[in-house]
Amino acid sequence: MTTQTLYATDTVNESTQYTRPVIAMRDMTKSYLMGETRVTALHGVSLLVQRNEFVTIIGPSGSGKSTLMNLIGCLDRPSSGEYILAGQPIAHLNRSQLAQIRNRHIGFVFQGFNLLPRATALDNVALPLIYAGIRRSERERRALEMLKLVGLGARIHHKPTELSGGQQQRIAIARALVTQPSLLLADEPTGALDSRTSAEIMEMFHLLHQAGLTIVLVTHDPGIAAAALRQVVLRDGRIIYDGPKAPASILSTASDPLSSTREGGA
Ligand SMILES: Nc1ncnc2c1ncn2[C@@H]1O[C@H](COP(=O)(O)OP(=O)(O)OP(=O)(O)O)[C@@H](O)[C@H]1O
Repeated sequence: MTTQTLYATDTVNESTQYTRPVIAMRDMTKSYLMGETRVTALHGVSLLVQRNEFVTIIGPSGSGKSTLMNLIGCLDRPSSGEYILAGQPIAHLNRSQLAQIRNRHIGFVFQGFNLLPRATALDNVALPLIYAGIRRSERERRALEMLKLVGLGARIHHKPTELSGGQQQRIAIARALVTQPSLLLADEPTGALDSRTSAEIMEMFHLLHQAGLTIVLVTHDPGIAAAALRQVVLRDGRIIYDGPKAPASILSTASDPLSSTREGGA
């Protein structure tokens, strides 16, 4: 397996390919209208993520993590500001254009795995390639390659219910990577897993990062956030820290005050 099969390579010349950020956001705001009241979830967020960075986004409940994740993932549009994803301006695209960009550039991993329960591991991983119009034998070849990459080459005919939570999340990671995205976007990927399995999944993210992938991981867990080289800390819809190894004092205020109770002091 070469690293090139993990992520998209641009068709532009090589020097542009290696200097162009994967995420370039400037002054992004997002507000929602609740009856007569306007709720602002993000107040002018700017974020630059270069190719092959591993970034975690952390913040307490209500700080704007999901809102930011939805914007990064082209699942929603900002109220104002600029967003360029892998060289493509996003802010003014319509819904179907956003869906195309999403399918082309982003691999999603969610807390709840979001696998098709009646489909095998192989079919789950191959699914995004159907939408990409790739023929069956090629879909299966690529899906198998990705399942081997995540250590599930011996489980390809198993259905999600026949696999552990950690194995299901590895299938979801394989599915996210099968289209060779520019960005792996993970939303609380260890939220449904026990601590040992969480550590295994985080180890997998590290290996993928070492293989050249660009990863943005959203979490409320300071332990998970601390595992990445760069942490972006959100509070009240603003970035209050962005840099390597956020100090423990910032990470602890960034986490949900209830999470230590919920997770037995983690
Ligand atoms: N669709 C919506 N309509 C109105 N307000 C919203 C909507 N989505 C989010 N908000 C508000 O925006 C703010 C940020 O919410 P968001 O869900 O992004 O936070 P979060 O950090 O992901 O929280 P959690 O960790 O609890 O999921 C909150 O005040 C929330 O109430």
